[in-house]
Amino acid sequence: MSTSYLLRGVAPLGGPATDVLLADGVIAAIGADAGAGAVDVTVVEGAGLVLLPGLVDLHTHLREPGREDAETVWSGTRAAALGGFTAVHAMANTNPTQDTAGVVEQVWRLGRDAGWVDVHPVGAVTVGLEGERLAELGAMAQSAARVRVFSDDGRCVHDPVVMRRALEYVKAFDGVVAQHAQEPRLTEGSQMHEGVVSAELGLAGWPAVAEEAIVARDVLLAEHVGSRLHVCHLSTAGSVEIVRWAKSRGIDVTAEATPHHLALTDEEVRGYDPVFKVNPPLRTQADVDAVRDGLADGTIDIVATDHAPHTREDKDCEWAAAAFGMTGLETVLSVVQQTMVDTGRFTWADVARVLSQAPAQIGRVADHGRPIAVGEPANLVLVDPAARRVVVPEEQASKSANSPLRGRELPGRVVATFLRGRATVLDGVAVPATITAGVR
Ligand SMILES: NC(=O)N[C@@H](CC(=O)O)C(=O)O
Ligand SMILES: [Zn+2]
Ligand SMILES: [Zn+2]
Repeated sequence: MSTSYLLRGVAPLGGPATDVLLADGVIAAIGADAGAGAVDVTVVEGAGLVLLPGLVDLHTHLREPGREDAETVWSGTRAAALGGFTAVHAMANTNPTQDTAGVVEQVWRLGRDAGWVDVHPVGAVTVGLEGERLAELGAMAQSAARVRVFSDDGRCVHDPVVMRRALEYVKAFDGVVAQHAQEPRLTEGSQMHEGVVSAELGLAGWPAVAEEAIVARDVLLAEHVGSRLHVCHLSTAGSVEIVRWAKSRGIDVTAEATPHHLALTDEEVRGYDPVFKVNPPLRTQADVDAVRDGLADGTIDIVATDHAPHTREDKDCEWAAAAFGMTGLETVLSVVQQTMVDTGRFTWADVARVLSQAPAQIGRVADHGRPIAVGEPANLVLVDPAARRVVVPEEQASKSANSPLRGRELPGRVVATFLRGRATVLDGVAVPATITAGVR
């Protein structure tokens, strides 16, 4: 089996076309003569294709351990590779919860053995996500999984004293607390965004202020203790304004937008299809516009998928009974192309920043989100921006089919993904690690 690839005529970061040689796990040469003298090389014809650093997701739900019927580390990371990812952060709301060194090491090992992407487990902030006692943050940081991102995602760390202690504690190992900003009392029984549509449909509302009140509190706490805060799935115009204000004050806060909050509004809920039920909820067009503006001006640092697979039993039921969450790993690049590149707001270098470099930096992942330069690890994705495809969730690699984009035509296609020089995806098809290639 060939271990080297010559990517011929590709455009790194959308710039001028050139040849790129991948050998021995690194970018070995770049330029017209990159392939000269190379032996045993697989040539990938790349005219018209854009080469980006492999994508890094700061917010993925892999569901293992506990809900292997919805997703496993193997199925979710295979979906990630097909979406162009080389690293993902696996959220802690598993069963058992990822709140001990033992559980995060288990997830990390499952990821390593699957070999599709590097899996970085997120550690829970509190024991069992109960919001009361801090989990063993230090032990998770020092484990083989080297946890740097801590989150009770799915739940908000709503006790300000617990949040303060967590922010203080993670400073010792350069960690970050990623907050699911949802004031629980303001969202009891909430089913969708509180506004004109919820009033018309008679569904209990989830007001923007329930997110913004926590974001405002947390940036002030982060300033007070001098720690790093990350805001998960920011969804409202008001949250964008608060984060913009916090950054102008020098507060060490970062924020993420999901593809669904960039692309969809609460108008989708009118059909009562629970595939559009998500936390935080789909908001108004004004919020979507503000999130796009915030991403364009750097107020929002990254796009993260919040890939939240759910089984048919948990999703194909009446709206009120359905689970919150939607899949996203296999469509995020297309959504960012459609909403940000094809609208003229982003270059491909900006895409690399928000989907690879910045998330790697926030998660303190060393070998990903690197420049495309000789000697760098060959963690890369090759994209065909001219391709178009219709989303068929059942044909995706995720075990769950709860994509909100079913039936929509999207631009762009992942042609190949490389993890340390090994093709995990080639010609748009997943390539399992061979026994030899999987050893590391
Ligand atoms: N986003 C969701 O609606 N659901 C997530 C949890 C979360 O991200 O809050 C899930 O785990 O299903
Ligand atoms: Zn969340
Ligand atoms: Zn989540």
